[in-house]
Amino acid sequence: MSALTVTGLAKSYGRTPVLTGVDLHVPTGTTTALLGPSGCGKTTLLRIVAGFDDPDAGTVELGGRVVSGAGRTVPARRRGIGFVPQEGGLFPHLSVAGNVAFGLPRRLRRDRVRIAGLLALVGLDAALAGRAPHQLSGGQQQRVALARALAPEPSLVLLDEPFSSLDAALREDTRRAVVEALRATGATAVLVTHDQAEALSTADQVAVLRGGTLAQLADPRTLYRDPRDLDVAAFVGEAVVLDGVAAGGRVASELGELVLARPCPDGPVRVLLRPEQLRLTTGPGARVRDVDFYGHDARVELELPSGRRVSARTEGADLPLRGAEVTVTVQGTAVPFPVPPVAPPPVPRAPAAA
Ligand SMILES: Nc1ncnc2c1ncn2[C@@H]1O[C@H](COP(=O)(O)OP(=O)(O)OP(=O)(O)O)[C@@H](O)[C@H]1O
Repeated sequence: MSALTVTGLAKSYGRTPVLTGVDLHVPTGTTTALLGPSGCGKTTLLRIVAGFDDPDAGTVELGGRVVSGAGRTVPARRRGIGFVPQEGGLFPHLSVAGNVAFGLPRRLRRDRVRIAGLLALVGLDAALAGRAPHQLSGGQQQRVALARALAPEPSLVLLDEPFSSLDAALREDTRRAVVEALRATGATAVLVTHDQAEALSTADQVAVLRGGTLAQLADPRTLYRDPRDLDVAAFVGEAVVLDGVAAGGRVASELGELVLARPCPDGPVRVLLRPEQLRLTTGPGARVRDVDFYGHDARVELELPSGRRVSARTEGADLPLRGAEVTVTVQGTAVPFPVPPVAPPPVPRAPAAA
């Protein structure tokens, strides 16, 4: 397995820039999730890394070797990259074993032990080897697609929204099996997704793409707790955003005085909290507007005295009723984002002296 390094990558279709100056390093044996809204350029980036498309500028290096850019293009089939598309992409006329064997060098294609080993790697019983793809569930098909991609021991595995066609229960199981197989083989992997929970739970680091540029690259915890800006914050989870005035590492806000998570100049700020930081007790303060019960926990929508709506995540056992008044206290620290001062209007120029 090899590290992937993308430097200064740019790509336009016609006059529309799709990727601009993207830098990304995926260390050997780790998984990076490419997370971003629809149309932000995730698939384009993946296709350039795979060698299906050429960049307009920048380079792609695999294991320190330039495979795209700087006047070089190594064809896709020589990059040693395994690809798992959105929906399996299995050969319908081949059995499960035939599909997996397709990924193996010719001399190993009849090696049943090897094929059974690859199926076991992705959590599938060897008894499925003789089935046709249409006799498998969607999750099983995705696992076979991964086994096929891992069979030739690729330098890098690319997964393009591999769980998006699966329903919630199957998605979780399949995601876990895929993560385990990637870890067991020490694979270097890039996973495209627009599902923030999937990105945070699957990857060693998450690259947030926004409008074709890299908004932030960080490990999941840093991304969630210390996002670069409020857009990223809202994209990777639900955000409670309050206005306040910072002074000496604290901020006076509508939810009381909060301790800031990082240094910040005194003055107007917007602060970020996560819904699970809000604790609710009976008493005056906020009005409960709605309660969504999920079993393990619940989301309580609150209206603060200013009219601002915020969400709290709270255990499902002791929930307030819609319309009740609750006192909100905050656990932990708030992440500050200084509000840029509003530029004063330009001073009219004095007329030139006659
Ligand atoms: N071959 C193409 N020709 C012209 N425009 C393209 C082409 N491929 C992609 N685009 C445009 O480039 C932009 C980025 O597309 P891309 O598929 O990379 O986004 P994405 O983040 O993967 O989106 P999604 O999550 O919806 O798959 C989109 O505006 C898309 O319409």
